[in-house]
Amino acid sequence: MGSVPAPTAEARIASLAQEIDAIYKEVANDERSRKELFNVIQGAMGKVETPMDTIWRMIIGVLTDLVAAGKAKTAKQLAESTGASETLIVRMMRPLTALGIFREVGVSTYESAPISQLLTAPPLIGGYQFMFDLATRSLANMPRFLEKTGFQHVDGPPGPFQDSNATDDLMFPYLMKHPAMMTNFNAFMAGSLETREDWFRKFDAQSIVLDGARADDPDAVLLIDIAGGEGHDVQAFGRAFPDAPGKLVLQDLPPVIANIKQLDAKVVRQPHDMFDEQPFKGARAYYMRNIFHDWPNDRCVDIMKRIAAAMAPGYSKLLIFEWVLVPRDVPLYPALLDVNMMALLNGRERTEDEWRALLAAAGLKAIKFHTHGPAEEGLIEAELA
Ligand SMILES: C[S@@+](CC[C@H](N)C(=O)[O-])C[C@H]1O[C@@H](n2cnc3c(N)ncnc32)[C@H](O)[C@@H]1O
Repeated sequence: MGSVPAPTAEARIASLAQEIDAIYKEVANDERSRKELFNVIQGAMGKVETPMDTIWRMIIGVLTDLVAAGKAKTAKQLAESTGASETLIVRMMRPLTALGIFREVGVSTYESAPISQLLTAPPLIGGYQFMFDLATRSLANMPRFLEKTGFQHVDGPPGPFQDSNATDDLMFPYLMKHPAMMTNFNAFMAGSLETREDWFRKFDAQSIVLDGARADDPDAVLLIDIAGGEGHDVQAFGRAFPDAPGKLVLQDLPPVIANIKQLDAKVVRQPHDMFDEQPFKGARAYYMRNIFHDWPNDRCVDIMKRIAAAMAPGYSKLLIFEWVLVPRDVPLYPALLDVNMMALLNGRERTEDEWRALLAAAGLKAIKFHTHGPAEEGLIEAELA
């Protein structure tokens, strides 16, 4: 007789979820036990959350000074080195130590934990400065804004962002006028790379882009990363396929391209506004990550039409790496991201049907929706209709 195989992690997770459900039903009316259950679950979350999850949940200031010190410091010493009030530091450190972000090693004496070191890395600081300066303000203002509109759907400016910042500008033009915020935003985008998987590792780049790409013309363009920020994506693609034929191009707005500190020489940098005519005609792939969710439908169609006009029939592809929301039971992260897009950009995450409608309005059609389930971004492969 063979031994019974141990249940898989997936099966154990499913039975744990059932067990939590069952215990909750038992203790729902017993406040003390319910709180105990809550504390156990919250403690377990602290163990299984990735640092990035923690950042999203805990957008809060951290004391870089404490991390840089590399040793324990009292609130008094921190007050002396930072100029902040000692009482304020003590009060702000309480939630941070309760959450395990810093350790309290004596009364009002703190030292950093591994997570606090990670949280003070420059890309992450850029991230939560951006979140505080712009995202939080727009989100917090959203109920007031929606009340003013009689709770109408936000599908273009003015939206919560314009209302809370007293501006007519959409977020990206606004960032271009505020260089420090733009730098924070770009650091945030680059930092989010640490937890994201490259599209060409998740999906079969060989068959999607490389097979059939022109190798006869040294000027042929293999892939253009449109609105690719400071180029981290297209650079990673170039490094993964060093022998692929054709040029790699990065396009973004002039201040973003001018701000690039490091980028492989093989990536051609081109300042370009994606609402203008696309200068590179007949590229194999026009790739865009996390762009369309920044814009309302009519602007997305404008962007797509510019690309469609440059595409070669039967050869060029538009590749969109974004969320493809499932029709029901959307996981929490993309569901919240969608609301965030509404608050900040009058944008939205989209379902497959919504993507198809946008593409059709620009004279394009989807060849395939590549996905790995509802909790991960998908790749939409499209061509001229
Ligand atoms: C959400 S970020 C995504 C960046 C990059 N694709 C990524 O996934 O990391 C949006 C990008 O769109 C760029 N952008 C905004 N408006 C643009 C425009 N009109 N033309 C070109 N790029 C633009 C921004 O500068 C920014 O780099």
